[in-house]
Amino acid sequence: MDRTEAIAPLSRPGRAAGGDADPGRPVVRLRDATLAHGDRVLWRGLDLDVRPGEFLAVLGPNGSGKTSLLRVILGRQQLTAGSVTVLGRVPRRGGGHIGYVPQQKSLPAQAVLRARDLVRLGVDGHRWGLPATPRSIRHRVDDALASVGATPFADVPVGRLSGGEQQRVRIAQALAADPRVMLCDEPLLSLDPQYQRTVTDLVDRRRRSAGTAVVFVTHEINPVLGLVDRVLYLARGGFRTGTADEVMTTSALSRLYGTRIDVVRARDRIVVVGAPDAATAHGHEGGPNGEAARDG
Ligand SMILES: Nc1ncnc2c1ncn2[C@@H]1O[C@H](COP(=O)(O)OP(=O)(O)OP(=O)(O)O)[C@@H](O)[C@H]1O
Repeated sequence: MDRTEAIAPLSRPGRAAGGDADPGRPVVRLRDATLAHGDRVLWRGLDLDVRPGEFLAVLGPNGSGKTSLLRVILGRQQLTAGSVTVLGRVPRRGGGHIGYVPQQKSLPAQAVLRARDLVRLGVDGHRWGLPATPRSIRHRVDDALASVGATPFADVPVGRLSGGEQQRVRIAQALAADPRVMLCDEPLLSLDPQYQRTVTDLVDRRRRSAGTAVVFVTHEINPVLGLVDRVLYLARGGFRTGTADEVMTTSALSRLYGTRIDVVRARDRIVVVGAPDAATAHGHEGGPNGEAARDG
C-alpha cells in the first residue's frame, strides 16, 4: 500500500499565527540546575532559557542526561538542586501546552489503537483556544494527521505501521496538543531522509508560525543544522551552550570531554572525530562540573 501523500499545513484553531507568546519571556527556564542519580552527576549548574520560537538542539553521548532533561521539563523527574519553570510555573505531570515526542520504542504488533486514536490522545486534556466539541476535535486530529502525511493510514492499527509511520503519528500527536513547547527525543530515528526532512520541516514551521519553543534531542546535528538557534551539549557531567558555531568546535568539545576531539566542517556538515562513543562514554565516571557556559 502506498501510504504517502502530500503534507498538508497544520491549521491552528487557537492563537493567531505568530502566537501570543511574549518573545521576551522564556518558555523554559533552568537555574543552577543539577541532576544526579545517587553520586553520579548527569549535569551540574545548568542555566538555560529557551525562548518562544527558539530551536534548541540537545546533543551528547549516550547516558549524558538528554532524556532526563526532557523529563525534568515535563515534571516527571525532580532536579537534585536548582530550579526549573515552564511558562513561569514549576512543571507538573500532565501539565498542558507541552508536545512530547518520546524516544521511539516500537509499538507492539498487536496494538489495536488506530493512528487517529493516538493523535486524539494529544488533543485531550489540553486547552487549545476554542471550545472542544467532538467535531472540532475530529478536525484537529484530521489536521494533525494530514500535517505529517498520515491520512492514508489514519485508521490502521498502530501496531501494523512501520517504525517511520509510527514516528510520524507521534509527531502528529504532539502537534495536536497545540504546544507552546515541543520536546522531541530523537524524533528522526528510523526515518528515511525524506521523512527526516518532513519532520524537521514540520517542527520548524510550527515554531515559526506559532512561536513554539523546540527542545530537540538528537545524536546527529546535521539534519537540523540549518534550523538550530542554539546547542546544549552535555558530556561527562558538564555542558556547553551557544550557537552551533560556538559549541561544535575542536576547542569547546575537547574542553568538555577533557580529551582531544576534532570537529571538522566538510561541505555543509559537521563531523566530530574522537568523541567517546556509547560504549565508552556512558559517563559513569561522574565527570567535572559544568563548563563555563554561556546562555543567551
Ligand atoms: N531514575 C533513574 N535512576 C537511576 N539512574 C537513572 C534514572 N533515570 C536515568 N538514569 C540513568 O541516567 C543516565 C542518563 O540517562 P538518559 O536517558 O537521560 O541519557 P541520554 O543522554 O538520553 O542517553 P541516550 O542517548 O542513550 O538516550 C543513564 O545512565 C540512565 O541509566
